[in-house]
Amino acid sequence: MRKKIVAGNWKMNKNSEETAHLIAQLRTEIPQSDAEVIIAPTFVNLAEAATQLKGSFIEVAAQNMHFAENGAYTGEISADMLKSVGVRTVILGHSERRAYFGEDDALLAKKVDAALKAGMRIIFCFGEELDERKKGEHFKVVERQLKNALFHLDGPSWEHIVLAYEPVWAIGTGETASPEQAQEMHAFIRKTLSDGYNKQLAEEVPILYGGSVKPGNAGEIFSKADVDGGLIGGASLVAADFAAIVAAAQQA
Ligand SMILES: O=C[C@H](O)COP(=O)(O)O
Repeated sequence: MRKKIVAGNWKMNKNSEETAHLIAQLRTEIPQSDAEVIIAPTFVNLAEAATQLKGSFIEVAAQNMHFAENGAYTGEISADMLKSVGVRTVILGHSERRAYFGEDDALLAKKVDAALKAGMRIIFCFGEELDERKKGEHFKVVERQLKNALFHLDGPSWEHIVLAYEPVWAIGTGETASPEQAQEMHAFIRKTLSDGYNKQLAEEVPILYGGSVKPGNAGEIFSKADVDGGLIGGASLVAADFAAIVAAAQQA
């Protein structure tokens, strides 16, 4: 049975002091968890967050990384740098990186390869835009995003991949995909994995849902058969809300 995962993507929020404060609150609000709990603060606060959480079950992830091992890439961060401060998981392919920083499937495939080569785990995000859903193209778009960035991988590499389906129209908008819409897409993703690889792999890959998950809707979404937890934006910045979402994942 797949373990539930709840990951908080803090995006460009919380300075150093605020990061330490929120982590301290989370440690109080989430004393234990059967679900896996991950937080992704900003780059500059990762080292401190990892130190603060040493020995805790809450894991620290990065929100992005560069594909090169090092070199003349001003402003960028490599997998090795992340690992050197205790970070072993990286979010790749978030729709904000795709939309505002021009990250396309080909670039993401390179980042995926670099992260895996460095021995990191990847939370890989993808999902359709509103007009694509309105035109009924959402399955095609998701299939393309997965195939272009991930389907060159061999089977064993998928042990290090967590998928995060995030319909762009549901991110930060307060509009959530219905639990049925999430389940329908997650089942489609598993079928795509099964067709491209095999049934066992398709059953084992965790698939998170992201997009306006809140304490009030988390339980219903997480209870769907193919939903293994969530990638949480706004609600991960409030300790009580994030704790309630983790509790919902444990009960689902
Ligand atoms: O990475 C998280 C997603 O973008 C969801 O953000 P949100 O929960 O604020 O809608």
